[in-house]
Amino acid sequence: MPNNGSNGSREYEQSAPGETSGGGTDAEPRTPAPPTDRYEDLQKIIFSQLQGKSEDHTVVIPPHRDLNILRPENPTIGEMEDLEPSINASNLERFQLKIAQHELYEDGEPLVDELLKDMATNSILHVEQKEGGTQLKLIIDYPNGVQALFKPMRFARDVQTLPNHFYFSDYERHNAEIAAFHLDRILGFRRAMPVVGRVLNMTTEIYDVTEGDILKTFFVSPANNFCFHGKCSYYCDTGHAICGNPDMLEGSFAAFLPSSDIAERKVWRHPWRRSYHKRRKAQWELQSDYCDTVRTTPPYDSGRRMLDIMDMSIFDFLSGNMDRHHYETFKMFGNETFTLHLDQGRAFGKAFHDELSILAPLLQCCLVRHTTLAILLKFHNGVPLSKVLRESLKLDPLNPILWEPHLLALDRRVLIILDAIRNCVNKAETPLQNEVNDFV
Ligand SMILES: Nc1ncnc2c1ncn2[C@@H]1O[C@H](COP(=O)(O)OP(=O)(O)OP(=O)(O)O)[C@@H](O)[C@H]1O
Ligand SMILES: [Mn+2]
Repeated sequence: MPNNGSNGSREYEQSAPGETSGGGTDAEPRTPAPPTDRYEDLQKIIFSQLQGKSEDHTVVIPPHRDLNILRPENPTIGEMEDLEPSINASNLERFQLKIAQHELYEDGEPLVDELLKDMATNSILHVEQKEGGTQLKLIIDYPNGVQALFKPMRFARDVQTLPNHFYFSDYERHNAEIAAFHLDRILGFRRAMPVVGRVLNMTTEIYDVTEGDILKTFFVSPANNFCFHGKCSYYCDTGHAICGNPDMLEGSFAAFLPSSDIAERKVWRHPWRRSYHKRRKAQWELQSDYCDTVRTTPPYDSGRRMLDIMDMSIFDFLSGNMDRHHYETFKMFGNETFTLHLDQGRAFGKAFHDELSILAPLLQCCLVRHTTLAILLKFHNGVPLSKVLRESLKLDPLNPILWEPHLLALDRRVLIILDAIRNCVNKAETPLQNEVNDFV
């Protein structure tokens, strides 16, 4: 049964102007009331920046100070490496060579849909378990060198994170990967690789095309379903097997990143990483001026990186992803490049709970891109984010992808973010109240 958040629900849509809603408490989703508060104060900042005013705003960074908008240069991996797609190049190869310094793909890039179609329909030639991950993942080989990263379905859409599970012991959800790709695209970030859903025949599309130790982990369950558990450090045993119905299995297929021969990635420790320990706290939870430490340390002291961390915090808060321990960038682009949104498997776990600590970077630094604020305002005052995402997810073969309460949670969370930004703006205008309003 879903946890319906009986301990202290809040009506975020009725929060008073200037008051940050929530505090990590649970909230019941309900059909959002028409927005009575249109955040005209924040809209004013957006409009004045578009007219070239409010240029030195300390909270909302205007487009002409944002390298993601300015993009004095935006070379692609193909250009950097002097590589052209071969004549018979797959859509994936073309896509990979077009990955640019400031985004994975351009707005409206037709290769994305082509790639989703390929991964959802092309024949599967070979399957093997991905080494090194904590939870089971498979590498899928298609014809023409195309590869995808597969995460299996374990539970129905309405099963939420187990109440006694920490974020680090939560199961990964295939539908969270699919939904997060669509959400990232809708928010205009384009920092998540394309992901699509597909139903596999476990016999012909996994068992028959794999080899090695994984084969020894297949079995038929008491309910007569075909199951396997693979080998990994978390949930790879008979008690946590992945089972088909009876041998059909849903999963998410993420387009493969370019190999490290072509585009090496740098792995960064996330400054607001959680402790990954059941009793210990992280530095950012203890130190009130933690953001000052981060924002004066390279690469967070200049360029786009800090703004990307803010975007990631907003993206993760909307989707409820508490598992952002590291993030990656493409080495060839140096520090002035976007942060990849990889590994969203633990998002969309708690539909009735808004985890405010995920917003800690934004709450502690009081910084946001003009373009990100503008898009949040657009959803709040126009077509709600839940509706846009619901429509987008209809394109996936496994639709419905998200349980309805997860969609409704998005509109509630947009409001919480807007309230947080408003608080920041008010604080910046009346600095004496800083101490009183500090959240963490
Ligand atoms: N689309 C992709 N193509 C190729 N490699 C990928 C892709 N997505 C993720 N990876 C790589 O696989 C690694 C593991 O993926 P992911 O983080 O989803 O698994 P995980 O088991 O949750 O790992 P961890 O426990 O370290 O978080 C990532 O750190 C990344 O380097
Ligand atoms: Mn992970």
